[in-house]
Amino acid sequence: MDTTLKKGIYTLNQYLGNVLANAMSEGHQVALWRKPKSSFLQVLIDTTGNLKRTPLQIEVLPAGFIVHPFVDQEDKKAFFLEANQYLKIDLNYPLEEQESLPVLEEGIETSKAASDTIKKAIFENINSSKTSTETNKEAFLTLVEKGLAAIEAGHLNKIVPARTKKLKLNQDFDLVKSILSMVKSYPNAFINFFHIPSIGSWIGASPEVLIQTKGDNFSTMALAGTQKARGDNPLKTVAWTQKEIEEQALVSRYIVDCFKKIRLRDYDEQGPKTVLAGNLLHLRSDFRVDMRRTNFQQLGSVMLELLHPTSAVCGMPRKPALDFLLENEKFDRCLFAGFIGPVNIEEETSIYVNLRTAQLLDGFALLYAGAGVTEDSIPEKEWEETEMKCEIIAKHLNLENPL
Ligand SMILES: C=C(O[C@H]1C=CC=C(C(=O)O)[C@@H]1O)C(=O)O
Repeated sequence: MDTTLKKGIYTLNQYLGNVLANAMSEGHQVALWRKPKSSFLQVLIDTTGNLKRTPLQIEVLPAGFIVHPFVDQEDKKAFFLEANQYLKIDLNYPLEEQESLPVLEEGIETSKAASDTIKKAIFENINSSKTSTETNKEAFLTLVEKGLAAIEAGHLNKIVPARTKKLKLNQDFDLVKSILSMVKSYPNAFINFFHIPSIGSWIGASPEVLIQTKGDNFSTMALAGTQKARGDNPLKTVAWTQKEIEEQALVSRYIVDCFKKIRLRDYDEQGPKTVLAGNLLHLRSDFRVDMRRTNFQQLGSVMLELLHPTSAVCGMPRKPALDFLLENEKFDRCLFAGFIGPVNIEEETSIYVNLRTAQLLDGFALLYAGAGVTEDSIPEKEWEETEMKCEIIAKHLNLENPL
């Protein structure tokens, strides 16, 4: 046996692999994340064996991780993983210097063995030929055309059609390697992986906060407009078209309308400014509210209910846009464009829109991506945009046929 293992010194890949393999082989629910600009990798394990569903009153929930599909359930509840076990790794320091980390003494496996155990737990009970299909280009272009026709007819201002892309994983696919590679490549994203045995396993790098609360501070954002980052200083040299500016303004207006609905006038709006997400650029406005000053202590829950699904993933006006998607999109979005994130962990809640994400199936990854369509959209360009969005995750997945 390797002597470093005896001393409890492992590589990050091996440590994390063993933590996940132990939990997942026991049938536990797991969530792992790294917040934007943070050096901490956080992991929670729900050991109760119960699939819990919770109303969206996030302020009263125990520490945990929330997972909500794109489509509201009849009872409006979300899945909830309780933080029965929780650990936090500072990626800036070697593991052996982090005293609060549990030491894995017994039966530590090599990274390869842990990876195989993780894959077994993910692939078990999934039959991807039944659960998933890929959207072909023709079908997506037709959907965009239909959306444009609905906009032209005055039924909608904006619609966000989505598609799937199915890719075969290489036999050597290693979940932890993929996560760590995304952590390194996307410092501004919410890197996440979660595994709920009866629901599925998802991996992603979301650029979009839905709601965040920390102390008395509430924040949300309007993110839209996409183009490839080009050149040495893409943030400085970028130019946005009228189509993209309007597309993002609609998302901002939607947030302001939500504030108006609850008569909240005292908020701070910054932007829009250009931000980098992977190798894509977006336009983003940030909104902040002091919940104490405005006497809105439950603003997190209230806005969660009002915002989802935002016009960044659904369209405007919300109801007809949602109806359009439910009728015309020929696949189930499932958890894509729903929301996910840690709740009441270290007195913070950070819930993100589940974008730039893939569902892990038996030997396959099913990627999901959408694109905001307004009256000036060109269908072919929207397809290319979804390809770029899929690439963000795909290039970290160790595919049988690399992109
Ligand atoms: C729907 C997605 O992105 C949204 C967020 C930012 C920019 C978007 C856009 O430019 O279309 C989308 O509204 C996706 O990544 O699948």
